[in-house]
Amino acid sequence: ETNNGPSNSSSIFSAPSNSQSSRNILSSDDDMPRSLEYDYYRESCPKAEQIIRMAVRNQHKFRPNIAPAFLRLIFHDCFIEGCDASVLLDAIGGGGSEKEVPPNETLKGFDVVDFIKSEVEEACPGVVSCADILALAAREAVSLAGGPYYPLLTGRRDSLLPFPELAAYEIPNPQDDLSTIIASFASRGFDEQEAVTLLGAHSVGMIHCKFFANRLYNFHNTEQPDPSVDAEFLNFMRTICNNSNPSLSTSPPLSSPMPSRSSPSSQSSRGMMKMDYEGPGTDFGTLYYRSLLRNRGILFADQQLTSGENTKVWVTAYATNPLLFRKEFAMVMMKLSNLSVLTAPMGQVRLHCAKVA
Ligand code: HEM
Ligand SMILES: [Ca+2]
Repeated sequence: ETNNGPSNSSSIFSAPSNSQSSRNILSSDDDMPRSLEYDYYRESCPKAEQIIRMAVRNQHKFRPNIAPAFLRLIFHDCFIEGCDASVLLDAIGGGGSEKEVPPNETLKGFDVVDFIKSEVEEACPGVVSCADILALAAREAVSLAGGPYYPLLTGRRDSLLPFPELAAYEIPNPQDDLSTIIASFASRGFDEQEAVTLLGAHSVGMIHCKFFANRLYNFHNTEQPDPSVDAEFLNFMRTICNNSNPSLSTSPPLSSPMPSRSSPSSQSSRGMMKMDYEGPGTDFGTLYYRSLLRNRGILFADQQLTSGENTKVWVTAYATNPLLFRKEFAMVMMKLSNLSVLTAPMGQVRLHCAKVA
């Protein structure tokens, strides 16, 4: 089934796929890594994309939080040695896994990936890579979360090992400042606009208070909150995270709960805050950028996007132009999904996503 995506367009299909830019189509060398292809499994597993799509949609009915979980998973996979499903691997031998390093401790959705993989294995054993499953599932997740649908090439292969040290140091940190964020994205080929666009993923999902608790009371040992936080919003975040901050001697004031549309208690569960704390917007992404313009970003890193001239231009553009954001988000997700992919004869197709074959 190929009629689900936007129509063909050469610009859409020319998304870069770093590892094979030097491929020579006249070469007879079979060791030359292949390119990703449109509908790579059309002969080997024609139902693969449909199985993945239906599995994600079915799971989403009773676990809507798998949409943000998959969106975050593909980011954490592709940022570390490319989109090779390295993030899914259990520890091998004495080495660790990416899953267990601090930036990845709260990743979710591994069980659902395993479930999807088992359904695909039933249809076509040993054919469809975990890296493709992750990319296709994330695309479905974006669409289920109200975001755009984008075409994807397939034919990714899975890594032979996890990269826990890289994951520990190279996944962006919520306390990073703008120049650190820009440098991290630039080293993977994303410019400032694309970094701003990708952060729009923070329109959906949940954030544990521990990732922004330092902004609430004692920012950088000043014994003051982060001065860049809107005062009313500061109260709101404190209220939500109060229960999870036992070190407090006095409770923060509960006056002016905000936003008025919902009570703080409905916004938190076990020390977490909803990223769409103002309720789901009608336009995917717009509320995230609007809240940044009002100094209501949840993470320090989020709010940093308004501190640079270039990045602020894009925050403002996306806050006011939902269609522009949809288009740019689709493009940047395609680029993210193609980052340093492994293709045959490199890598392998795992039989279980957590174990090398
Ligand atoms: C500077 C870059 C980034 C930083 C510092 C960052 C940090 C974080 C943190 C701390 C959380 C909360 C995790 C938790 O509480 O369990 C989070 C959640 C999330 N992040 Fe990011 N992130 C960044 C970029 C991205 C990008 C580029 C994407 C995807 C394209 C993304 C997608 C998500 C999603 C969807 C969630 C919600 C996950 C869920 O609810 O399960 N993030 N991020
Ligand atoms: Ca990876």
